[in-house]
Amino acid sequence: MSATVEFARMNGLGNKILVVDMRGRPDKVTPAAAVALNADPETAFDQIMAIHDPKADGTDAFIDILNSDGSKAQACGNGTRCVVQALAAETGRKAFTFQTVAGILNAVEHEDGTISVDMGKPVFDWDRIPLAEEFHDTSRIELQIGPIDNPVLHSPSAMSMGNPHAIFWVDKDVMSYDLARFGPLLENHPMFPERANITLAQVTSPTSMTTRTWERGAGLTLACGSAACSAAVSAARTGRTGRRVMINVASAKPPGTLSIEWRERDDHVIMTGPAEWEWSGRLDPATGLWSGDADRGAEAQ
Ligand SMILES: N[C@H](CCC[C@H](N)C(=O)O)C(=O)O
Repeated sequence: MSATVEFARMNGLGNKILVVDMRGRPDKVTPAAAVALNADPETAFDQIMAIHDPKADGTDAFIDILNSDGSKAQACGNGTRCVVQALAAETGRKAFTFQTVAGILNAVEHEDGTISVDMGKPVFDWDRIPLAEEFHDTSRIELQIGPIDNPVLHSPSAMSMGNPHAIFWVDKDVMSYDLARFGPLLENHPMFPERANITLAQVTSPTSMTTRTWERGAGLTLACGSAACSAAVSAARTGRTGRRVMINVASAKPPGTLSIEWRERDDHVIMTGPAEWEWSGRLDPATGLWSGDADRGAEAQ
């Protein structure tokens, strides 16, 4: 077994993704390799999407997801679109079924190059999000930050999109909040026993909103797909929007949108958006030592 495997540096609306090809081998990308890759500015990432051989009939691959701090994530919308683009380029196929620890995901690449991922059903039960306290209604939970009589952020909607999310509704520009300061406090708040992804959402019309996310295990990122799904579902659930929403991801580079539909007929959340290949190389999944392909210079920034 070779020590190194192929990887591609990609992004989904600026969410930095390393797609690592682990097919045909039994080992995994280690947390130590993830931390080492993230420490190098050239390979710094938000999530690693490691493609493994399928474990279940009817699936094309098992995907292991790591955050940049080496922890595991159950879902990653932007990364899943990157995996679809990589496998579509390799095989010429357009539709894929993946397995993750959170379940089965179907995804398809469209003619225009955008990719739709069926992210499955949202989960609202307090103990499955999970929250530390029982809430009958998780669409508005008791949690606030800032002065007790004048909180900066309060009463988020909580849910799981495979991974835990809290959505704080704000009236002002999402970029005007000091999310770098509040993010870590909220991610690690005792309310969230498995930590949480923290999103600020400003509803701009019954069909649109702007979001910005502090990601569990990755910090401030340029975009987060599962958070966009969670913001859309939570907005519809609380009557702020309908079930089809365009999400303007405030920090995306270049600026971009994700279209989210919370499908009435089966409760599934469908996320559609772009993915972009940047450059490729090889890495050692045990240590994170890597090298770029010879033609990398032209592509890398
Ligand atoms: N960037 C991802 C989310 C990563 C989730 C991760 N931060 C966690 O739940 O631990 C996305 O596009 O959905």
